[in-house]
Amino acid sequence: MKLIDTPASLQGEILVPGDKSISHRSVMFGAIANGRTTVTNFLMGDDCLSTISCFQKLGVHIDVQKDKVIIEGNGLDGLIEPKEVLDVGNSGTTIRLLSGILAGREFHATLVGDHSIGKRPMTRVVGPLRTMGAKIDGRNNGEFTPLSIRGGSLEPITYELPVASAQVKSAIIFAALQANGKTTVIEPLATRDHTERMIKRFGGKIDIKDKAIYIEGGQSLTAADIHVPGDISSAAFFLVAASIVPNSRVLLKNVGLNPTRTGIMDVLKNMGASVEISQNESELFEPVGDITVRTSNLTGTVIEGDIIPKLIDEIPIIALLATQASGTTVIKDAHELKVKETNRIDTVVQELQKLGADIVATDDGMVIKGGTPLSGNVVNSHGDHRIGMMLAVASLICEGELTLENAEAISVSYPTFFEHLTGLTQN
Ligand SMILES: O=C(O)C1=C[C@@H](OP(=O)(O)O)[C@@H](O)[C@H](O)C1
Ligand SMILES: C=C(OP(=O)(O)O)C(=O)O
Repeated sequence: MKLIDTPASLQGEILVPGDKSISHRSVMFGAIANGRTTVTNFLMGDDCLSTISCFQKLGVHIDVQKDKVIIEGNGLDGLIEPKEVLDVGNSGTTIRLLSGILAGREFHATLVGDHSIGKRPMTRVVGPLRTMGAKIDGRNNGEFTPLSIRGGSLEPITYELPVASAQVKSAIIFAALQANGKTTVIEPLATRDHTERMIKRFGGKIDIKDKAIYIEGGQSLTAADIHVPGDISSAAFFLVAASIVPNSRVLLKNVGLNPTRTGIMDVLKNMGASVEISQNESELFEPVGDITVRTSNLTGTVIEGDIIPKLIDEIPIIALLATQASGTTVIKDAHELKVKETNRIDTVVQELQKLGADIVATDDGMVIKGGTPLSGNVVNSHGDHRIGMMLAVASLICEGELTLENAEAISVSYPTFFEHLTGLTQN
């Protein structure tokens, strides 16, 4: 598709759509709790709809309305053996967290996904879940889909995560809730803690001391209403767009500001961006606020170490930001980018090079020399929603025409993205 003509500025406000990670978890916890859970501001993106469809096949009654989702949970024992395969579509979060839930259920289920899911590593969850006692098989000894899970009685484990991954942590926590005793999970670096917060919200018990998490097995959870905060990973595209399109001012409302997710705010500030946060007063289980962002002069920075999990999904759009900064930006310690929807080191570098950016891949990240003007070309999302949105934002500052192929991938996490973007453009 041909994208938007270069705007004179971006002006206006956006009510940021619901957080993807929290939307997935609200369905999962709602499904295994007892009682009716109502979720508002649920993200109606393809990934979260895949989670709903999997739980419907597991016998959970879920009513999807225009602006909310109602889940009738009957506890873990309310889940039944599915007659059909469970299709997670493009969603890594769905397959990994669902594996943790199914590990403790005494029935058989087969999990499949799309072409991209078929290339993403599953041993990271299959390994510890097998150690706890689940019977899991799959292609290449369980490394890839299709996965076949026959759950059952689980023993607790003490598990040090070999990679900083909220998906692996959460899969083990879901299994631990069903185990015969106390499980300990130790993280190498702090990752998003939505699962831990939501257990408490559903009346469960979880203890956290530094990087160690302790979960007692045999817990039963009680339904809770959830209002999902806006997704900072979606807001990120507008934080960057308004920073680099001249004369812009954009207000992003209802942005989730969980400190395990706000790495991009630190990077923006380090690079000299103009971002103002007004934290909302709320009783919510997740912090939320509004962010005003204005165009600014940016300088390069180094992004590495323990901030990486706090901005892992924002690296594609941060790479675009860096092309507009003076000086060099270096991104390190981001090997995990290689096992996302695409190899995001390769796809970011390849597509931004097509626009004339000075960017090279390294083994664990990329090096970007800023200040090179970008010019239009035919680019491709490679079926990766975050690459698609990054390239759509690039079209705002490119000279000439940018054509984005496979733009439909964007509906995985942000179905109203183009509506929101064109609503801000001023000519
Ligand atoms: O737990 C989650 O909701 C997610 C965790 C991250 O993945 P990893 O745990 O694989 O790093 C992130 O990239 C993904 O978009 C969502
Ligand atoms: C990596 C992502 O999601 P998932 O792992 O759930 O597919 C993402 O949304 O950028």
